[in-house]
Amino acid sequence: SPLLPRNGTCQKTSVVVLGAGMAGITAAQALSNASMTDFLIVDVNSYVGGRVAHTTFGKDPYGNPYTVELGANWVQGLGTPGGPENPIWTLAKKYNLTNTYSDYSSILTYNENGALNYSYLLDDFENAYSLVEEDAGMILSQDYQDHSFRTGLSLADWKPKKNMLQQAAEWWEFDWEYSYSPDLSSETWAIVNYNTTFYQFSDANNYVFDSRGFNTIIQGEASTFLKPNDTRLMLNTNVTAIDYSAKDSVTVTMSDGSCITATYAICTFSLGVLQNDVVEFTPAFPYWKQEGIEGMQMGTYTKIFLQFPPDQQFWDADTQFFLYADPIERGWYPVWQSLSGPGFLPGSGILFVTVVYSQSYRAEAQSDEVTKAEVMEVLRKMFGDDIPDPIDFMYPRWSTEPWAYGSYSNWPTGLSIETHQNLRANLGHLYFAGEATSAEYYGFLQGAYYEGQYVGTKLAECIKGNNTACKDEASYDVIRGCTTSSKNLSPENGWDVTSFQTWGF
Ligand SMILES: Cc1cc2nc3c(=O)[nH]c(=O)nc-3n(C[C@H](O)[C@H](O)[C@H](O)COP(=O)(O)OP(=O)(O)OC[C@H]3O[C@@H](n4cnc5c(N)ncnc54)[C@H](O)[C@@H]3O)c2cc1C
Repeated sequence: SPLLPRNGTCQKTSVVVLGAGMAGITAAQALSNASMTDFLIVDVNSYVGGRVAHTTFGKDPYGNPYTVELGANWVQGLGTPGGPENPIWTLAKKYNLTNTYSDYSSILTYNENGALNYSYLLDDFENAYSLVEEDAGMILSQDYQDHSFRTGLSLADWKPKKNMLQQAAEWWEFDWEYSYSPDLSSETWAIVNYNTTFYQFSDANNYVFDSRGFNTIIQGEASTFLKPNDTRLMLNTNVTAIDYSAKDSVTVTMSDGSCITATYAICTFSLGVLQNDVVEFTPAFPYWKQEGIEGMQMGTYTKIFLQFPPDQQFWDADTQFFLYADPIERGWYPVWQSLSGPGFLPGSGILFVTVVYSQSYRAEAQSDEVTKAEVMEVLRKMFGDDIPDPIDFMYPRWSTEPWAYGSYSNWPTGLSIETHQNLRANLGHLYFAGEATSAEYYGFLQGAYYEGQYVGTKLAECIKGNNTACKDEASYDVIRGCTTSSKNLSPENGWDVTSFQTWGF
C-alpha cells in the first residue's frame, strides 16, 4: 500500500505545511510567531520560493551570467505615506531588493509594417475602463448578476472586433495582467482584484531584477524562524497522497513511501496542482470542494528571454516597452520589454516578450528553435530585416511544470464568491492557502502572503486552545444566486422544448 510507512510509523508533528512558497512560509512564520515550534514544511523543489523562481541567463561584458525571473517579477502596488503598505513591498525594502519603477507610459507601438503610433488607443481603453469600473460597482452594490469583462467593455463602447491595433492595446491593458482575455474573465472580480491592490496600496509596479533573485525575500523570512539546515524544512520531498479521513489528523505520504501524520495540514499547492490530480486525496473531495477547485481558472504567463549582441542593440535604449499588433492573431508575441535601458541592466542587450493563454500553451509545447524563429520573425517586422540573431534564448514551461501546472489564477465569469470560498475552505483538519484562495488578491504575491498568514495564525490559536479559532471555514454545499430560476425556464422566455426529456433511451 502506498500509505505503508517506511519505518512502521509516520513522523509526527502538530502542523505540516505543504509547500515552501510564499503562502507556506508565511503560514509557518505565523505558527512560529505564536511560539509553536512543532511543524514541518515539505516541498518538492530544492529551494524555498515556489513560483518566485529565477535562473541565470546571457552574459555580461565580463562573462558572468545575468539573473532573470522566470515567475513573479513585479512588486505590484507599493504603499503611500500613512496609508496601507503592500507586505511584499515591505519585504522588498527589508531585503534591499534591486527594483525599478515600470513606466507604462514608456512605450512605442508597432504593427507588421514597423513603427506605427497607436498609443492613443491605450487612452481610449482607459476611458472605457472607467465606465467598466462604475458598472462593476453597481453590480456589486446592487446584487446584480456579474458578466464578463468583455460585456462590460462592449457596454462602454470599447469594441475592438477585427481592429488588431485595438486588440493589441486591449491585450496590453488586460490579458498581460490577468493572463486571460476579457471574454473569459469576470468583470466585477477583475475590478475588485485591481482595486484592492492598486487603489489600496499604490498604482506602481516595480520590476525586480536582483542578482540574488526575487525569492530572497521568502528565503530571508524563512531564515527568521528556521535555523540553517533546520530539519523541519524538508526540501526535495514529493507529496503523492494526503489522507484526511481521520477526525483529528492528516497523513501525508511522499513518493519515497515515507509519511507524516500531523494534527493539521496546510496545503499551499497551486490551483494547477489541485486541478491536475497530482496528489491523491482520501477521501475524494466532496462535490462542493471539487467545484471550487475546478471553478477558478489557472492561467499561464510565459516570458521568453533573448539576449542580443550588446553593441548591436536595435531598439530605443530609453524605452521600456514595445507593443506589437499582429494583423492576424490577437496576443501573438505582443509585449516586448527591454532590460537594457537605464535603471535595469544597461547595455545587457536583453529583451523579453510575454505571451499568455493559448499562445503560452503553444509556445510551451514547441521547441526553443521553433519559438525562436517565430519571435525573430515578429522582431524583424517591427525593427527591419537586418537585425542580428540572439546570442542567447530561453523560456520556462509553466503550463507543464508538475509542481505548478500554470502561473497564477484568474476569476472567470460566473464564479460566485461562495464557489470560490469552497476552494478556500478546509476539510476537517486539512486547510488550504495560496494565491488562488485569496478572493481579493488572487494572482498576486500578496494574496499568497495573506492567505498563508491567515491559516497559520488561525491554527496556532486553535492549537493553543482557542476553540473559536478551530471553527471550520465557511463552505457551501449548494450554491444559488447568479443562476436562472427554474420557474423562468418557460415559453415566455423562449424555453419551448425541455432539455430534460429523453425519448425512451
Ligand atoms: C510567470 C509568473 C509571473 C508572475 N508575476 C507576478 C508578479 O509580477 N507579481 C506578483 O505579485 N505575482 C506574480 N506571480 C504570482 C506569484 O508568483 C504567486 O502568486 C505566488 O508565488 C504563489 O505563492 P504560493 O505560495 O501560493 O504558491 P507556490 O509558490 O506555487 O508554492 C507552492 C509550493 O508547493 C510545492 N509543491 C507543489 N506540488 C507539490 C508536491 N506534490 N509535493 C511537494 N511540494 C509540492 C511547489 O514546489 C511550491 O514551492 C507570477 C507567477 C508566475 C508563474
